[in-house]
Parts: sequence; C-alpha cells; structure tokens
Amino acid sequence: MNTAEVLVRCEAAARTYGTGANAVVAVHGATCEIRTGDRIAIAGPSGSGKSTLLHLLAGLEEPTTGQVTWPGQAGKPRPDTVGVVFQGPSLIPALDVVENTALPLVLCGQPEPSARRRALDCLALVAAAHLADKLPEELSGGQAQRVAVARVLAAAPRLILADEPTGQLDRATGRHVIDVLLAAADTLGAGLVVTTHDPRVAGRLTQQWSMRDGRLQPDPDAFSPSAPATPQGAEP
Ligand SMILES: Nc1ncnc2c1ncn2[C@@H]1O[C@H](COP(=O)(O)OP(=O)(O)OP(=O)(O)O)[C@@H](O)[C@H]1O
Repeated sequence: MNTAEVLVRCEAAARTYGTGANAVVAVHGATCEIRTGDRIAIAGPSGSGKSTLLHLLAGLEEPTTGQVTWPGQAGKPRPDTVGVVFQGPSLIPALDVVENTALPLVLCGQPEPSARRRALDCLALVAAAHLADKLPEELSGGQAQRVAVARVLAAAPRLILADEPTGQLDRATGRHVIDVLLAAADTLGAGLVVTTHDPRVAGRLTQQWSMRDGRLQPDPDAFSPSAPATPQGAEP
C-alpha cells in the first residue's frame, strides 16, 4: 500500500476549449493521483494536452467535466502549495528578477525583506543571482526559464509542476535545472511532475506517463525510441 500523501487527485477530469464545431478536447477524462515523493515525466506530441493537464493539476483551469481536488486543502491551491514552472514567458514585465521571484511569497503574506532574501537564495540555486536587478525583457529565454524555476522554489510548494523546464536550455544547464528541481523536491518532501520531449530528462525521473490526443496513461515506454515521435527539444 502506498502511504505517501496524495497532493492532487484527478477523477475523470476533462477540459474542452471552444464549443460546437470549434470544440477541442484538450484532455479526455484524466484519472490520476500525485503523491509526495512522486517523480513523474510526461511525454506527448505537441498539442496532446500536457500543458492543459498541468493547468488542471494546478487549479489554474477548471475541468469541463470530472473533478480535480487537493486533499487536505480548502479550495484552490496557493503558490506555496502548488508551484508551476510555465512553458512560455511568465515573468511580470514591470518587476525585476528578484521582485518576480519574491512575488509568490509576498502574495502569500511574507514580509518583503525576507521574501527578497529567500528569492536571492533560490536565484543562486539556478545560477541566476547575478540577474537579480534585470528586467524580464533583458533576459534570454533560458535565463527567464531559470528565473521561473527559482520563483517556484522560493514558494516551497508541496507539488512542483514543470512544463518543459529545460526546453530553452543547453544540455549542461538543463541537467543542472533538473538536479535543482529534484533536490528541491527531496528537501520539500514534494511531488514533482515534468513534461518533456527529452528521454534524458525523463530518465532522471522514476515514473513515465504519456499523453496522446488528450489521453493520459502510465507508460514505461513513453520515451523509448519506438514510442510515437515527439519533437526533440534542447538537451539537458
Ligand atoms: N486557451 C486555449 N484555447 C483553445 N484551445 C486551446 C487552448 N489551450 C490549448 N488549446 C488546444 O488544446 C490542445 C492541447 O494543448 P496543450 O497546450 O495542452 O498541448 P501540449 O501537449 O502542452 O503542447 P506543446 O507540447 O506544444 O506545449 C491543442 O489542440 C491546443 O490547440
């Protein structure tokens, strides 16, 4: 029996965008549980619903049918319970890097000076402390991605959801970011879910799932060479 704590539970959770002839079913009835200690990689072709699934798990999108619940929590999760490393640009343009990184803590009520100190520590973990005073527009895509990882770590969530967190990183930096995410998940006693196209990233995690046309399933062969083709991103 698995005694680890369930952090999020999806019961036949589906998400459809649009209506009628324009409806797109991004996620079909996903059923899963994610627990403390889970280290899950999700593979799937572009457009198969991986980001939508992470948004459902984070409470950022409502399922059209079915349900998503966070046992032990009232209502939606906060940034200090579920943290998301988004795939695209997610930093607030008017805030500098340290302010962006500290923001989830400040929103959760932490005084600004201690939030800034924690933000700087987390920026250092992803080798981005030297970027603290920069604005998002001054960052490369890879630097912004590392700051987005630091922002999630700063909030010390119990569940970390990372959407292609190495997609814009070179191999060595990508490997380092996965090291940091795994170490943070261990330290926090958290669950970690990473979407990726890269077998090397998936190989660092202990469970492999796949999304195909919006359908989620455990799939130990999701990243094997014979799996349906997925574009290869930058390599960690
Ligand atoms: N806000 C939206 N409005 C309408 N359709 C959407 C929206 N977001 C996603 N979709 C559609 O839902 C489907 C799943 O998209 P999603 O971004 O979840 O896929 P993905 O597997 O994460 O893709 P990628 O690997 O390219 O990031 C796609 O057909 C997409 O066009």
